[in-house]
Amino acid sequence: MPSSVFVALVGRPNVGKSSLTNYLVGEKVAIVTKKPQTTRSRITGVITKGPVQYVLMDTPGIHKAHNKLDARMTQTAAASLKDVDVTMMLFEPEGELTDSELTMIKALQKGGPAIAVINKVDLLDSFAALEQRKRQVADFRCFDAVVTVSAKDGTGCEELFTLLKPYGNEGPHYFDDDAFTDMPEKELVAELVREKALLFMRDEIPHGIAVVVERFKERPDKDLIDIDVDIYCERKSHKGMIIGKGGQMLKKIASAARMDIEELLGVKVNLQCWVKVREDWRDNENLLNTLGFAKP
Ligand SMILES: Nc1nc2c(ncn2[C@@H]2O[C@H](COP(=O)(O)OP(=O)(O)OP(=O)(O)O)[C@@H](O)[C@H]2O)c(=O)[nH]1
Repeated sequence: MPSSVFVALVGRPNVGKSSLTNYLVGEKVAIVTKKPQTTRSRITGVITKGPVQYVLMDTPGIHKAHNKLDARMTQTAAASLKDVDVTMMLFEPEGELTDSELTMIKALQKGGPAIAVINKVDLLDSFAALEQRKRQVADFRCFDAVVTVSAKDGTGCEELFTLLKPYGNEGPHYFDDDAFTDMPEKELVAELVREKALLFMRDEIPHGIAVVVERFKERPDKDLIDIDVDIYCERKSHKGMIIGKGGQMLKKIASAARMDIEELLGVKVNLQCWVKVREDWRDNENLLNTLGFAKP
């Protein structure tokens, strides 16, 4: 009998939600960078193992809202908890818990069920520190299990499926068995371009950018897709920096993105990137809608 398990991944920014989603899915459905708050909208990863389909919802990290975009990201994270069979809350292997983590734990103590996943164990060399974190998390008494993983090297990740399986509900699968995400190809492409901009640009610009695919067209006569992408930034000076001296920066972003897109789509790609200025797009409701940040 087929069954499905809907799983929300929550946790503080940078804890590794996107990395774990990608590891479990086996494909790059969520972009990963060292900068917190990389994930903006809800991303669904789908894994089908025999009769069981796992649907993972990677959510933006919980944090304080500074502008309307941040507020929508936080709403998206909170809304995810209600629609799922089980929540996986990710933790850093050591360090203080933040206020927003404690708030999320309070929500789980009322709601649930949930599993605690302590990530990045590859970084720890102190067994005692990990044991202490495990005890601390278990003491909240809202987690059915406390497990340790590394989304980087895969330690403990396969076992998560065994843990999640019992939370499933019988019924037909919601996605094709060979699907790995519900994200349209165009959005995946836009996210890959945004990831490269985040990787290569100085800190102050990247969070002010958004990427939209304007054209996505297969050539009828050969195996090639033409993709035109607009990169929106908030200031004219940022536009200059994204383009770079003699177009060097934009070339670097486009060429790294193109390689990932070709790997994702399995076909050669002709990628053209254009940089446009839209002041204050992060606080403009209409623009947020146009750019795909739908209200949850
Ligand atoms: N060493 C190590 N690094 C990890 C692991 N998991 C994630 N990282 C790194 O931690 C950083 C953040 O990872 P993400 O997966 O983007 O984190 P996130 O929770 O999705 O972040 P937001 O999108 O900001 O909410 C990246 O530099 C990852 O490479 C892990 O298991 N071990």
